Amino acid sequence: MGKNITILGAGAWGTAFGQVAADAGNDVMMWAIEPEIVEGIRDHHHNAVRLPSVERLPESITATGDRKEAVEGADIIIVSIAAQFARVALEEFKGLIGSDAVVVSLMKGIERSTGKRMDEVVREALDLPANRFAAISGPNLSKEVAARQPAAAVVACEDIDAARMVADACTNDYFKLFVSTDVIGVEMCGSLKNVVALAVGMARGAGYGENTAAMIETRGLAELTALGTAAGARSKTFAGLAGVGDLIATCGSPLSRNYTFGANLGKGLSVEEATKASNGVAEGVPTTGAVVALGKQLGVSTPLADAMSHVLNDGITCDQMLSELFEDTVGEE
Ligand SMILES: NC(=O)C1=CN([C@@H]2O[C@H](COP(=O)(O)OP(=O)(O)OC[C@H]3O[C@@H](n4cnc5c(N)ncnc54)[C@H](OP(=O)(O)O)[C@@H]3O)[C@@H](O)[C@H]2O)C=CC1
Ligand SMILES: O=C(CO)COP(=O)(O)O
Repeated sequence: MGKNITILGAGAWGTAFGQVAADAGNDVMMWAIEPEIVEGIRDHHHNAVRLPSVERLPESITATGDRKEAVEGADIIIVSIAAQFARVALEEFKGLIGSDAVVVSLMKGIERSTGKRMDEVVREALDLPANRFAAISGPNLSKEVAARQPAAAVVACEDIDAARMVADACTNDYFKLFVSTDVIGVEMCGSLKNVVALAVGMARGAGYGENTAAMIETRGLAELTALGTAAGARSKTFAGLAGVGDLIATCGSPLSRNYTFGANLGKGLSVEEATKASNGVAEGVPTTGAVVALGKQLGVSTPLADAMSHVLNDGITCDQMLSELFEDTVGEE
């Protein structure tokens, strides 16, 4: 039997995932702040602001702007809000969420002001135990999933039964969820690959080809694996869908906002101009500084994040960014 699933945040991914959940046989309630988005989804089954490519969302999706109505009776509550605003948005839901509901994050970012992952932010904001929090991450460009192209992701929860419950509820004939207990790994993969995508996009925008892209992706994977394992993640996770899988998708597609943001920088746009041109949140931008700080805290060297932070804060060029990826002396791989 289908479940009651609530999605907080009707952005591109929240809306596409709402369709995934509806196609899996669930009743879906979307919550959004903007009345225009609520009315569009509720009355016309269309999100013209964030996901116009889907002409008509399934009939089993509706929407509200009322927080209590949004989460009342929900078995699963899925959070898909821009990471830097997740804490402040979720604090408004504290006390409204049922005591058995599992809360799932789709977000891929690190909170800049605290350096915390989204599992930490969501659990703190909602006062949620670990067995009721799950993270979903994988190669999931929203427009492709919204077009019902085959895709997969990982759902991680410390309680594997809760992860299985979410996977069972949200798997359908084109979207498959694998389970894991490595919440830290899945969170680190999703957040850190965005920084790598900025760098790859920048190199592509500057005119470089496959070798340069592969070099950045591979060094980026080494960096995010080192940082992730130092934070407590399992290294195996980085070789899976949430790690290598998402790196391939995000670093290889102009559908990625992070890749596109980087490409615009590589073409010569300023950070301000690239921000204006971005079609949705590029989480790698605020996350870059958080990764640099996390590296210092954990004693892990983060040359790629350091170089990208020099791009974002000091305006260094693509060639300078690339040269900063390597030390002056010969290193071991
Ligand atoms: N798009 C994709 O392909 C994928 C995205 N993700 C991740 O999912 C998360 C959401 O991405 P996506 O939906 O694409 O992003 P969008 O930019 O399309 O939407 C961002 C969402 O955050 C909401 N938001 C922003 N500020 C606030 C606030 N102060 N209070 C409440 N809500 C707020 C927006 O609401 P409003 O519309 O009202 O401004 C909107 O719903 C990100 O962390 C992203 O990395 C993960 C996998 C795939
Ligand atoms: O995470 C994504 C694909 O898995 C989407 O990437 P962007 O946020 O860069 O669009």
